[in-house]
This record gives sequence, structure tokens and C-alpha cells, in this order.
Amino acid sequence: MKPYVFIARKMPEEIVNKLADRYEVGMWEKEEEPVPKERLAEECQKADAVFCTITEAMSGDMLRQSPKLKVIATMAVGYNNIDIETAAELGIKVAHTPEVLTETTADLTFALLMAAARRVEEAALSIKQNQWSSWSPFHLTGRDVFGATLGIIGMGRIGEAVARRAAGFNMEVLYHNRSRKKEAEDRLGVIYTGKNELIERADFLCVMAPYSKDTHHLIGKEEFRRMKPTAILINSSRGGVVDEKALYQALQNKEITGAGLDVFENEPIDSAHPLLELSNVTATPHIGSASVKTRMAMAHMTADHILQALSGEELTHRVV
Ligand SMILES: O=CC(=O)O
Repeated sequence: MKPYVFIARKMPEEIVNKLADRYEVGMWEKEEEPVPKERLAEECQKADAVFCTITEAMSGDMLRQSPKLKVIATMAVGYNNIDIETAAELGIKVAHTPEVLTETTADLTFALLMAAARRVEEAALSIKQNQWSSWSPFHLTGRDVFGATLGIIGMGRIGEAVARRAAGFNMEVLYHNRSRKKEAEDRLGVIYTGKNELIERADFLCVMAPYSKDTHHLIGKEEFRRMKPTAILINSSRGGVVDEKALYQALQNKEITGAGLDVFENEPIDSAHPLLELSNVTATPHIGSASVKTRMAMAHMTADHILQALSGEELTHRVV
């Protein structure tokens, strides 16, 4: 009998065919909605491999009830939706897709930074709502990006790619990371600082840390209190790294000037979310890696991970 692969989100034909050439394949067909939890659990029970994304919660309980499962390949760099410890304990391999999305995600991060700095969303909306009565000296004035200080918390691949973009804007780049990266300092001219110093000096605070128990609410009330009132927070990593309630208070009380957010604590959010009421929030719906080329590269890499695992080869990007 051929191994069974379940693809948890609808994928283009060229991706499905890559797997269907060798295996029996099942796929959740609805484009806009994730597979319900119960159906995912049923599929996992019979699957040898699961192709998932960030919308599928691969819980420990579910993994324990999936006796045939050999590999989970997620089409994402972040894997906080997967119970990695249980997967390791059960000998289920887990693979993710770093590298291919680095530059695309850094582009979006920088786009959010610039949009929040120059109030692009507010400005665009004002003109569409017929609110441009005259050029006026201080109308919609924002913050300069060129020559400003950028603080990056979490200097992984995407943090480095953001720092490279900042060099073109003559920015001073401070970073804080679990471990100091001297080689990156020489290569990129970035400066290592303690977390508090970075937060106090940054004009733009860019959160790039992966989400885990250790980074839960890494930026909260205390951190907002330390930030400059002119500073802008950018988050394109995971919502849970920032305490959203504290962020709302800080924005409303003008403890900070603005925020550019691509991620939220509980996704998806809708237009009733309190952060979206604020004109100093620029928000996008978790589209960091969403270019056609990058999403296709991620999908191919995810399918390749399944091919590799089921044929006993090394996985290109294995987590456990
Ligand atoms: O958020 C997206 C990813 O982790 O790739």
C-alpha cells in the first residue's frame, strides 16, 4: 500500500502532483478556510505524512493518536503551532521553510516600518475619503526613517535582512539576541546592546523573535514605558511576542507614536479588534512571506521535505 499524505491547505496542482506521483494524497479543498480540528485529527490518524501551515494546531494529543505519522512538514518558518517536544518523543520528524522567505519577509517588515513612519495608510485613506482640502504645513507629518535608530530584537536571518535594508537608509542599527553575533556585527555594522538600552534608544523597535514560552509577551507594559514617545513598534514575527493589551494602552496614551503589525495574538482578527480602531496602527493580515515566488518556493520545499522523509533521506530543514 502506498503511503498516505494529507495536505491540510489547498495547494496548486504542481505541488499536489509532486506528491501524488508517488503517494496516495488527500487534501482539504477549501481555499479560504482551514481544515476543522476534528477532520485534521481524523486525517492524521491515517497519514504517514502531513503537509501543514501555521493555521493547523498540531497538538501533542493529536500526534499521540496518529500511529503511522512519520513527518510533519510545515509551510512556514515558525513552528509554534506544532508540539515539537511530543513529536520528538514519538519520533515524528518536523521540517520547516526558513531561508526561502527571508528577503520577502524583510521587505514586508520594512514596508510596514516606512508606512507607519510616514502614516501612509492614514494619508491614503484621507484622500479616498475626500478629506484633502488644501496642502497644509503640518498635515500628516510623520517620522523620518533616513538616519534614524533601528532596534532589532531577535537577530536571525530575517533580522539580518532587515538590517541590510536599514543600511541603505543610513540607519544606526542596534540589536539584541539570545547570543551575541560578532560576525554579523562585522559584516553588517550592527551594534549589540542589552534589551533595555535598545528599547530606550530605538526610533523603530522591530520584533523579530520566534514565539515560544520564553518570548511570550517579551514586549509589554514595562517595555512600552521605556520606549521613546516618538518611537514606532514593528512586529512581523508572531503576535504573542507582544502583549497586545499593553500595546493598545501605550498607543492610546501616546506612550509611543505608532505600530506596524503583520501578526496578532489570535489570528485572524476582524475589524472590531481594538487595535484597528487606532489611526496610528498600520496593520496587515500576516502576509510577511506572501509573494507569489516565495509562497511557491515554500510549498515546493514543504513537499520536498515529505519526499525526503518518506524515502529515508536527510531533510533540508529539519526542526526535530
Ligand atoms: O509566519 C509565517 C511563517 O512562520 O513562515
